[in-house]
Amino acid sequence: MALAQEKPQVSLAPQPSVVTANGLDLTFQTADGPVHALKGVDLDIGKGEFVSFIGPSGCGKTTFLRVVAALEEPTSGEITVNGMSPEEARKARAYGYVFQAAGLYPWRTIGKNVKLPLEIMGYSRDEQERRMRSVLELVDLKGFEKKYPWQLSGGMQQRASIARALAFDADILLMDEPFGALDEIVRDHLNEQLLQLWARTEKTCLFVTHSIPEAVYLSTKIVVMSPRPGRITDVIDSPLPRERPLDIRDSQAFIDVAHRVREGLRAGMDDV
Ligand SMILES: Nc1ncnc2c1ncn2[C@@H]1O[C@H](COP(=O)(O)OP(=O)(O)OP(=O)(O)O)[C@@H](O)[C@H]1O
Repeated sequence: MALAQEKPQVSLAPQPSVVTANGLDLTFQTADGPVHALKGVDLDIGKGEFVSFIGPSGCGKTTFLRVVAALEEPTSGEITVNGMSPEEARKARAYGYVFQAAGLYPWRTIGKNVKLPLEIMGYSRDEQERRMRSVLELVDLKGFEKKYPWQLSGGMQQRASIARALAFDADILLMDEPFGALDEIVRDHLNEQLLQLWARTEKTCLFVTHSIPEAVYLSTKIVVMSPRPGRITDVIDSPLPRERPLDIRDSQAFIDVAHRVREGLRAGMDDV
């Protein structure tokens, strides 16, 4: 396959920074003593990038996302989101958050689940309806608005959860292992759909995963982290084109990036 030789379609023009972290440290104070979750994290994420965070369990991937979302406060260091503090960015509705479990309310229909954040934010009924229909169409769930979560497969539920995060049209999508609990075939399909959605919406995505193939397939940038205290051991700018059929995973370029991720993970383990 000639994919490895194809010119990357990624624009080389510098994009404005969406997330910048400088010397970010976070220590949790617990009854058992301090837990040093993040150490000296420096990172710059440009607009429209798809950035995956990969590393062993407990290395601080979720903590980093939670800092971006203003759900945790760093102990030291600096972070900006869209040029603002995370707290200001939260108030400006800069991001949507997709969690490990779809987290849909079983007593609400899919349509009403998607509308929930819009209701809370005080959008008019007409606007709620318009946005709900538009995001369900984006994730290929048109016509499912009156179904309840239990009537949908796990993959469809996760898509509904992504639709809910997209509903208020935030620039940034924070996704914490959204497909971790799904089988590989469904996951492949959702990865493909997520890439198409990303291409259509031009969101900046921050995506946590344990899967090397998933990180390499989805990302323009892969952040490899070490075991606790979570440090960045490598930041890989992907040479793969943005258009990615699933069989790109057989290409030499893909295998090379996967190899570098594995090396980064191994280097992090050696330092422990
Ligand atoms: N609120 C908290 N209080 C105390 N410790 C915490 C808290 N949140 C996370 N931790 C600890 O901080 C470390 C990093 O946790 P985090 O959930 O960010 O890791 P992770 O890389 O996302 O792990 P996983 O891949 O298993 O989801 C872990 O040791 C965790 O136990």
